[in-house]
Amino acid sequence: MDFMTDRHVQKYTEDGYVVLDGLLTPQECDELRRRMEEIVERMDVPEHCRTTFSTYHDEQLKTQGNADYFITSGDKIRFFFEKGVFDDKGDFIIPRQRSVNKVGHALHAHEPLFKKVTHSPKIQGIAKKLGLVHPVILQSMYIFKQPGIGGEVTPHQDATFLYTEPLGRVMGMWIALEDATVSNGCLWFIPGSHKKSITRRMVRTPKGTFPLTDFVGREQTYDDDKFVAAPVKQGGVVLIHGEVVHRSAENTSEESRHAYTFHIMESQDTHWSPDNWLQPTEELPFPPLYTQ
Ligand SMILES: O=C(O)CCC(=O)C(=O)O
Ligand SMILES: [Fe+2]
Repeated sequence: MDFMTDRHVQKYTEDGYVVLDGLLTPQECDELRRRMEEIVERMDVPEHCRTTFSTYHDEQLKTQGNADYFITSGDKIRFFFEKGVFDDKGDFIIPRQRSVNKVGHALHAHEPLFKKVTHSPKIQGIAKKLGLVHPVILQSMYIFKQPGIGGEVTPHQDATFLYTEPLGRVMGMWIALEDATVSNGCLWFIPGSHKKSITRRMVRTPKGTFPLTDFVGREQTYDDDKFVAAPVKQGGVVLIHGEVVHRSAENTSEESRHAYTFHIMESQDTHWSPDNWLQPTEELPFPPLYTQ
């Protein structure tokens, strides 16, 4: 039987998301977690995190450093931190393993274990089941949602950041490497919200100007009680339609909530916006999903 059933497809089509259990075994999840632990152990803390800011000018340099670091991260493995984890000398005030908010955006290209999961037969099977002809991988992230300090992700649609014409070509695959529950910050969705369009886009600003990105339009406000929790067991995957509204709460519990998530796009007859922050590069054109 297919890993993704007709019932799952129906649910995805109706709600804009669906949870599939058992994509990975607990051992496979632990292997990915261990690898990430090594990566974080060996990371060089980026320069802009280590600079202290004492003047307005310093602060501006830091903000600029931050923005540069983000916008050039599409084909690299880079580190993004929770707030308040460095002292004013740029040293960690909490253990480094607890400091990282996420790592992105090209684990799928540079890290063999993550690459293998991304191109695994079950993932390819999901894309085939959904009828995707030439899916490509846009980006990947490891999200930590650290115990006690893991910040919230405010309501958004992924197409705000990954815009295509037409819409409806982007999908996230969010893999729980640990149980994701209502108490440690699982995802929440507004079922059916993918049927409306988007109201906000993140775009690159003209070359040589700052900030490097800006928003066009505004995120709507959503009723809290429209959101439905999507808890997932370790090893399960949540398929996220590019236009479905979702969020996650801060993690005030003692349990971390690690996830590996990546986005794919049906590239056939799709125009990838040159205004998106994320652009394919010479080093890393968007790799096809149906390889390896
Ligand atoms: O992991 C989270 O809390 C948010 C992830 C997300 O928004 C996504 O993968 O599109
Ligand atoms: Fe998202």
